[in-house]
Amino acid sequence: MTLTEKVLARAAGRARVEAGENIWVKADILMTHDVCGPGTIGVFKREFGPNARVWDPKAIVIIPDHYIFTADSKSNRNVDILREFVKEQGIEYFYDVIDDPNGVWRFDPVKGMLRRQYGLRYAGVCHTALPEKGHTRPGEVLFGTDSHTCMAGAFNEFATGIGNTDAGFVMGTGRLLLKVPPTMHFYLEGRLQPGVMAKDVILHIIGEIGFDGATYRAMQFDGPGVAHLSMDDRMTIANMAIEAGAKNGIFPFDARTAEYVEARTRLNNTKRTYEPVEPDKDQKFIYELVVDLSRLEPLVACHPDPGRRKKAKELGHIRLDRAYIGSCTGGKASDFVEAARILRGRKVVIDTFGVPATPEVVRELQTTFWGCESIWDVLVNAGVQMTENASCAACLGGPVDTFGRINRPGIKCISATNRNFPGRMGDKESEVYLASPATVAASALTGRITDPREFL
Ligand SMILES: CC(C)[C@H](C(=O)O)[C@@H](O)C(=O)O
Repeated sequence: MTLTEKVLARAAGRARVEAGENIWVKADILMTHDVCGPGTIGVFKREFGPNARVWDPKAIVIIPDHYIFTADSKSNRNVDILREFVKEQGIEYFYDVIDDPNGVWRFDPVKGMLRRQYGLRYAGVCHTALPEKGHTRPGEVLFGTDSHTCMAGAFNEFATGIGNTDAGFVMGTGRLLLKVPPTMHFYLEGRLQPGVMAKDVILHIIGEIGFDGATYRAMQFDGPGVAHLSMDDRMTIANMAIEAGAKNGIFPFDARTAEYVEARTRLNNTKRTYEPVEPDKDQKFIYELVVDLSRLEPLVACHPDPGRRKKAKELGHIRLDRAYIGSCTGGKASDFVEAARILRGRKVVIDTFGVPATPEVVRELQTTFWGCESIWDVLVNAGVQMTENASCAACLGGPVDTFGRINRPGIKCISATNRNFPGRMGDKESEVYLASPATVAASALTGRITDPREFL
């Protein structure tokens, strides 16, 4: 069996499963957020009754992150619905968004230093917050009402996005009927060269197979190249499995996975036990591709779909109006570090926005110093408009007052986010070019699509 089949067989209580079979699977975690949570709750109440209880209040994780930090009353009402439901059901993991994102300074016993607390529980973008808060564990099944839930496949688990109807059902029963997806195999070898990032790996792969090339398939990323990829890198790659239509993306378990998961579950006092899945010697794949990481170059997915891959160095003629670094895919600390390396001591020439994925990323950027400047200051001094309000922000447009949203037609934006269908970041007549944070940073310095190696 492939990694995906192994997790699913275990979750179905079976010795083996095969691609194409329909099986009942037990969920370990159900995640929902402000956009789909109210709908999911509605389905749950309609189908199970107004007084129904969720199947396990400790296994449901609720993270407002999309349409927040806005004056839009409907969006704010959505968060209120989540608050009421959490109280009613005694949901343990609710990372509420607070009114004052600047918080106060408190002593952090773990780090032994003063740190800024951004509110008690607010966690930022759900896909980045889930691992940070210790909710992603090898060998488990994670369902989420968001297509980028597949990001957690970086942690050797089966993670997939489901709709509100399915999620309402999982909420009541902890189970879901699933068709086992066939697995596509991506064998990674070699090592990324300077200026090339995990984003380029996944843009390369989607460019090879097309934005629907993995529809209802599992994408398994393994091979010796994985050892050189950080957990952040693996998250970026797994996150965009859905941009090729995949059901899920999955990585093998190794010492890096263990280190990350153990540290986060300990720190957050979440469940500490887990059982990873190992690949079998003989696995049945529906497709195979070898990717030599050392030969990849900085890439861009041109408007209007994530499969329109081109080399950054060949797109110097495309003039840009805006640059954006953020989201689950491109707003992790390592993403901003790579951008800062390029931007340090230089100035952007177009509107450039930076939205950290989580408050933890904000803290890391503000407390990590290069000489006497924090990484946060490097970015601000280069002219990047940074916000401390970690969230999805303009990645998917959002209400008109959303930070960084494209509110005018004709704007061309290069973005470290994950999706670029028409209207994705706001105005329907705008264009989004997807690239790594390094390529976004280099392009912000020149005002046209630029290969970051020009600045290394
Ligand atoms: C709002 C949500 C349903 C959506 C998704 O599922 O992906 C969003 O997160 C996105 O990135 O487009």
